[in-house]
Amino acid sequence: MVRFIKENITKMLETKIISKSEVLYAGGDDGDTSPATKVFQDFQIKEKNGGGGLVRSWVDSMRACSPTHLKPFDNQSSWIKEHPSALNMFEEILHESEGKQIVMFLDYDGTLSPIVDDPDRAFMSNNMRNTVRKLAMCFPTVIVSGRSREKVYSFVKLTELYYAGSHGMDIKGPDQNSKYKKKTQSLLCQPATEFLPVISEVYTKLVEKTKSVKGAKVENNKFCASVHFRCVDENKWSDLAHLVRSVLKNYPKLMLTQGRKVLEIRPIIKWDKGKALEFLLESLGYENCTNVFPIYIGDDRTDEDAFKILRDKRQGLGILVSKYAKETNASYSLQEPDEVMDFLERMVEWKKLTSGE
Ligand SMILES: O=P(O)(O)OC[C@H]1O[C@H](O[C@H]2O[C@H](CO)[C@@H](O)[C@H](O)[C@H]2O)[C@H](O)[C@@H](O)[C@@H]1O
Repeated sequence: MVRFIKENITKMLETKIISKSEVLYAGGDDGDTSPATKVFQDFQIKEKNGGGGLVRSWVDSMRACSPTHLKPFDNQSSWIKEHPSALNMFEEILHESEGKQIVMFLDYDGTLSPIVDDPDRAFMSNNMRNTVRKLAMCFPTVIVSGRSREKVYSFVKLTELYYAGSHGMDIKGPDQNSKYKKKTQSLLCQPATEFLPVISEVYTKLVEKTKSVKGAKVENNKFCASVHFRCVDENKWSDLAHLVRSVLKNYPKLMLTQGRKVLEIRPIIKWDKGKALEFLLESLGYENCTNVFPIYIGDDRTDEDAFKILRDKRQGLGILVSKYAKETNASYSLQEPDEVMDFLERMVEWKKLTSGE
């Protein structure tokens, strides 16, 4: 079992699907000396010390990414020069995409809808929905989310889109109305079905274990689960992280990544939003194509996998939604969902003008 996990982590590190800092938890030891050993030694040391170090590193990492610890950039800072506003650079972006088929990839939370305290009430505005509807008439459009596909669909409510839920582990094409719909079946890919029972089990245990922590919320995202820290007093974050660890230490086939005030429990498989992007481009018939231009817009650490693929392939571009300077593989930035909407509207207007509609 432990060898299986190490091999998977090793593969993920080698193929740069994950970086060392992204692997926050895994269990066990069998004396293996694979490239993942160092990561495991860190885990073991932290685990042997009662997991205190492990929990501290999760909490520190989450704290470091929270707005109270990040500084908004000013327009002169080097960060904004390196990741200029996609609105200010609109003409340059169009120039880069000239003669190529644009494919749009949109994260949901923090990109199409503002971040709110209650994850069940992260609604998208009607204006944003109309914009995304128009966008999908102009370009193949995919929603990529950490949420379950069903849940994100219940917020977006547009049948003409592709949806990649559970961080890309559940991909489905449009049912109707899309000129980009492939003739093949609409359910495209579910690479983690064998993990459904274990995710369901761990979700139930996490709900039970964390119910004593005021404000904690566990969300079942079908192929993964989220433990929300947003409404928990910051002084209690360590307690909550300890509870999460106490459940997860019994599940060595699961790993933990981090989002915005959330810990995400996922299967250890070679799959993420970047892989989903590659898979979708292939499904749309753009495999090995030089004339495709994917634009991926997202706000979260999990979106970095997709930004990195685009950067490494020198194909299309990534746009980070953030008011704060953050380490990112995205090329451009937008500050908030309202700016995302402006950017998407401009894409639609430009497409209408150039196609003479
Ligand atoms: O990939 P995404 O669509 O960005 O999903 C990532 C997580 O988003 C949601 O959590 C985040 O948004 C919540 C609502 O605004 C907020 O309360 C929470 O603090 C954020 O982390 C979603 O609830 C998670 O399940 C997703 O994994």
